[in-house]
Amino acid sequence: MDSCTTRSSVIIIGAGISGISAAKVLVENGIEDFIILEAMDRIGGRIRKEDFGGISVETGAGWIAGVGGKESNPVWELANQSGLNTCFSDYSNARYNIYDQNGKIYPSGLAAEFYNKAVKLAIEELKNQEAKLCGNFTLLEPSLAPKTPIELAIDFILHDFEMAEVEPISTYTDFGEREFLVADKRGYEFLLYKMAQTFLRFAPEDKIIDSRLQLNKVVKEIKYSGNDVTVRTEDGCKYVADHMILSASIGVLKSDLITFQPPLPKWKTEAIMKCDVIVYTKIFLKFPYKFWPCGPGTEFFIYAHERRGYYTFWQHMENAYPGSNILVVTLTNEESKRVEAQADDKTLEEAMGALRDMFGPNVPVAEQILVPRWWENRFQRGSYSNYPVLSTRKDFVDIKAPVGPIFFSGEHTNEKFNGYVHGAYLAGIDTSNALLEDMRRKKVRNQARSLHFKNYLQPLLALSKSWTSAQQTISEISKWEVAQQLFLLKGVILSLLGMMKGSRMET
Ligand SMILES: Cc1cc2nc3c(=O)[nH]c(=O)nc-3n(C[C@H](O)[C@H](O)[C@H](O)COP(=O)(O)OP(=O)(O)OC[C@H]3O[C@@H](n4cnc5c(N)ncnc54)[C@H](O)[C@@H]3O)c2cc1C
Repeated sequence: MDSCTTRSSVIIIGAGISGISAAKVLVENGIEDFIILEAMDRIGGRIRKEDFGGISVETGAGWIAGVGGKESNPVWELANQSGLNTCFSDYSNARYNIYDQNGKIYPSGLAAEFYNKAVKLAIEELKNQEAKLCGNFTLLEPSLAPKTPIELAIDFILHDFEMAEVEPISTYTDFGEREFLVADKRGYEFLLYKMAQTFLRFAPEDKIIDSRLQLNKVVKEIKYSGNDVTVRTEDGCKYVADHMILSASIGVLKSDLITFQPPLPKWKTEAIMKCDVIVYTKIFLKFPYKFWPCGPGTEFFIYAHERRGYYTFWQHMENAYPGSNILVVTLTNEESKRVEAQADDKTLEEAMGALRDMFGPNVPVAEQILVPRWWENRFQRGSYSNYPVLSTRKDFVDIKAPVGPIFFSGEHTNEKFNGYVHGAYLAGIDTSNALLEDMRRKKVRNQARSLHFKNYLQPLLALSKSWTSAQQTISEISKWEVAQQLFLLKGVILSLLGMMKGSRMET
């Protein structure tokens, strides 16, 4: 038995940046009758700040990527309008700050040589994949595969950071090559709150009190037909609407958190399954004092280990938060999953081992550790989408295409900027515009239908002698006895036949 049923024009699932930007566009176009269902107890999704070691750290998105180009990144614009504090990040030195396990920095010439080799390898790999696709198998020269710690470290940076996407990368070609780290106590999520303030009701202490935003609502079932959609949440509530915007992550769509009735068509599930999910984990460590180099060109540094991706990529927070004594180490994919599954004490021990290799045995133990778990989080199941290198246009079109009244949104539906905050923001806008267009088309169709009705029925009723009395007849038709209705219908049919006869005689 349902404890509650709510009816609205549109249901939006997810209050991440794509869900919020989608809602804003609906309101701007006069659709106020929507409901946002969010599984968590907060808005923001993968934009999430946490208080840690006296500052605000971003456990999800941290950077505004793509700034300083000819076109303006819309998220950079939002950040400027909101007065969000940011800090320029310069990755260019990272490859020259590569430490071996004895704490020595590899000479820059050697690092550059290995870097060029790794780029060559990446290009070879791409060619191999293309050849495979054409049924032509050419295997990579075994001598080129990365083996030594420095090769593995550079391979990791290239593939899991710089070259996670295929060149040219739209974010950088369209918006510019610069990246800014959000360094603001209010968090990256402040942008979402600013956006939400334009259309949701807020209490004076900045708490959202609008009943159209429902938190802690985990959608478990979506039933849809050509006309409407019914949603059930884990707490037994039911929501019915004409349309839906589904902004849950690609990881959630791949999981069994939400069941669809009828099941999604094959072309849709195939497109979802083709899109990969990256797990990207930033582990934060708070120390009693700094023991790492600070100053220009030192923000990012690399640990070369014989295991690929083992505590490889480090950043100090001194540029963003001077005096915070915080380090961040980034893990990805299998290493992320491994660390998520173990106790934080074990992770601390491993991270300290890497730091002691780089900076000596006397470095102090971190006082605090924060290990976000994006893979284990059943409302995320990973950090962001990653389309295989040789994805086709059809894959993107299918991921995004609506199924009946369900319109898909979220970063993974943005062909150019998937994986980024601006991709998600623009996806929300695009999805709402597509939905509004669909609504307009339906309205035009319905108007045409009623026009059709008027054009035929009115002359017919006029022919049955009295239009005024006929109008009354129509308005009161429900009160009539069945025999009387049949009588009217008979009159209308006879008139219609008469009219058809007349028009045939005219021609
Ligand atoms: C660790 C990490 C680092 C990143 N770094 C960057 C970066 O530096 N720069 C950058 O541009 N991008 C970065 N990203 C990517 C960026 O965060 C995302 O692309 C963007 O925030 C996604 O927004 P979205 O609205 O598409 O999805 P989400 O933010 O995931 O919103 C979807 C919402 O749906 C909710 N939901 C899911 N299932 C259900 C359900 N069954 N019922 C109800 N609600 C549900 C979720 O709780 C969530 O709030 C990073 C992401 C991560 C995780």
